[in-house]
Amino acid sequence: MTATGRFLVLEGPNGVGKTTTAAALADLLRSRGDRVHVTGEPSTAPLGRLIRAHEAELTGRALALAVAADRSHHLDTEIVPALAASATVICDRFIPSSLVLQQLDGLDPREVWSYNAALRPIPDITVYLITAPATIGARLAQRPRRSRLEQAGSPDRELALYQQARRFLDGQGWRQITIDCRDLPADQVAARILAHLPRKDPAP
Ligand SMILES: Nc1ncnc2c1ncn2[C@@H]1O[C@H](COP(=O)(O)OP(=O)(O)O)[C@@H](O)[C@H]1O
Ligand SMILES: Cc1cn([C@H]2C[C@H](O)[C@@H](COP(=O)(O)OP(=O)(O)O)O2)c(=O)[nH]c1=O
Repeated sequence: MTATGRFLVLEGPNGVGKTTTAAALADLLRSRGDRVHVTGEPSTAPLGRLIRAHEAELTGRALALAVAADRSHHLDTEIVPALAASATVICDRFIPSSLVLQQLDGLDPREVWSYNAALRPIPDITVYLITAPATIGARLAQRPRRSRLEQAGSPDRELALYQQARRFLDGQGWRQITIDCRDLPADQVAARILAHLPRKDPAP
């Protein structure tokens, strides 16, 4: 089956605005009559739910492998079918998150990449959201509960690691952009992303 949709990934530190931007972009695309599938990782499949439930005690290499296995299943069972049905898939976190979060968990990013390098398809575009570290810190302080890895990082460190991940994936031929969300409401962030979204392939 030919994939005719577009695969867009949203990345950035916890609290930068990925979930909010995904919803705003989905609204914008739907208002233009596009079919949209919003998803995220870890997935809602059994392995993804297990990862979320056991994030505190599932660590290091075991977590990296579990996340990569969930990602492979997510691609096969959810993302590829949605693309084949001509949807624009908006995915909250993907391989760049692993390069960052698994590094915060003590792994070398080259090892993390080895678990993810064969996964297909790669995104048509990956969008890194950035904003002021103090803004992210203030948002996280409002959250009732923070996961083990949320506590392991800091906004400054995560922002730096995402830019490192971006440089690495630029070298792998990924198409990527960074959007500074400072003083930009979510609907305007969505409009900027839309301006960079590759056009859909014509239906076969
Ligand atoms: N562009 C934006 N402008 C102002 N506030 C935002 C923006 N994007 C997100 N927020 C706010 O920041 C907080 C964290 O956003 P969220 O989408 O949950 O982040 P993430 O999914 O990256 O953890 C929420 O309270 C949300 O309303
Ligand atoms: C996507 C992803 C998640 N995780 C783990 C760490 C997170 O604490 C956990 C849940 O992801 P997270 O994005 O924090 O979930 P939520 O949507 O609930 O905010 O999954 C990784 O370790 N690597 C990854 O690549």
